[in-house]
Amino acid sequence: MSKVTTSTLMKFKQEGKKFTALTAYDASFAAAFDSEGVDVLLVGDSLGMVLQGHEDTLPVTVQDIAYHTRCVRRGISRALLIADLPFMSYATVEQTMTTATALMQAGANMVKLEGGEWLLESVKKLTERGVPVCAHIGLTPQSVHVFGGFKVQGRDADNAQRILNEAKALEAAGAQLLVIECIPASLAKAITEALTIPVIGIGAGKDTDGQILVMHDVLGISSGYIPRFSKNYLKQTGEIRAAVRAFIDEVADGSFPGPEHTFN
Ligand SMILES: Nc1nc(=O)c2c([nH]1)NC[C@@H]1CN(c3ccc(C(=O)N[C@@H](CCC(=O)O)C(=O)O)cc3)CN21
Ligand SMILES: CC(C)C(=O)C(=O)O
Ligand SMILES: [Mg+2]
Repeated sequence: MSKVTTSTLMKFKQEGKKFTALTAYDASFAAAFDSEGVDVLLVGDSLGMVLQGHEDTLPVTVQDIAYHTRCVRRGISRALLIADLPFMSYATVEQTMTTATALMQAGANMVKLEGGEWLLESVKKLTERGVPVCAHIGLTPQSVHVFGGFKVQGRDADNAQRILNEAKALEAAGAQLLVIECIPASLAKAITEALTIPVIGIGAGKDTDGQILVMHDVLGISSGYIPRFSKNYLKQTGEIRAAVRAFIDEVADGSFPGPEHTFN
């Protein structure tokens, strides 16, 4: 089976084939998700919450992401592997290059950064130097203290327009993939249609090119607050591999996310 690359995802977008992504933090889950056909695996800084038990993602370090990226890399044969750049590890362009080096050398195929306008120079430099970039906008959890909570973004016209402009600017700067989190479905649809690069949604409605969820939510073992846009697939299947297949199938046939997982 040929490896998933950004070109594969671009082809899926052009063909209107919905693809799936899951977070993974270790080799065993990564291997299971990969062999069931999940296209993209993310070593997310959500690990600060679901693995380490913190209230947000801010305590996560580059070392943490590098360690889990090395673990996940050993479990993958097909999926594209993305690693999150942690909070404050890409505050300057120079720092971004150092952090991205560590995560690419740990086995990532691509790095993901949260932010809009201020990130453009870093996105351009990373891409020019051989590091594929996935940008992440909308609800960017590393800014939770600026937002005053994990709140839906882009609900008013001005913010919706700003987020759409950020998406276009990030693509122009060289980003090859975009994650949009917790925004109204109509805005997510507009962004997905406006961009050539594939767009992955989480809490962004059914019209993005791909869907991503945190694995612990899919398997119903997240503690504390579980986002409304996520879905426990273990409940209906009773088996981890079957849960992953159900997620893939429901994304492919458009039944996930449903209205109950969507913000307007
Ligand atoms: N288990 C887990 N799942 C995730 O999806 C996730 C994490 N952890 N950790 C990192 C970020 C944080 N995320 C979150 C966490 C909470 C909400 C949340 O409470 N959302 C409210 C929306 C409130 C509003 O209407 O503004 C919701 O009802 O889902 C959203 C995203 C997404 N990511
Ligand atoms: C929720 C996804 C998009 C993420 O950034 C993470 O898991 O850290
Ligand atoms: Mg993240």
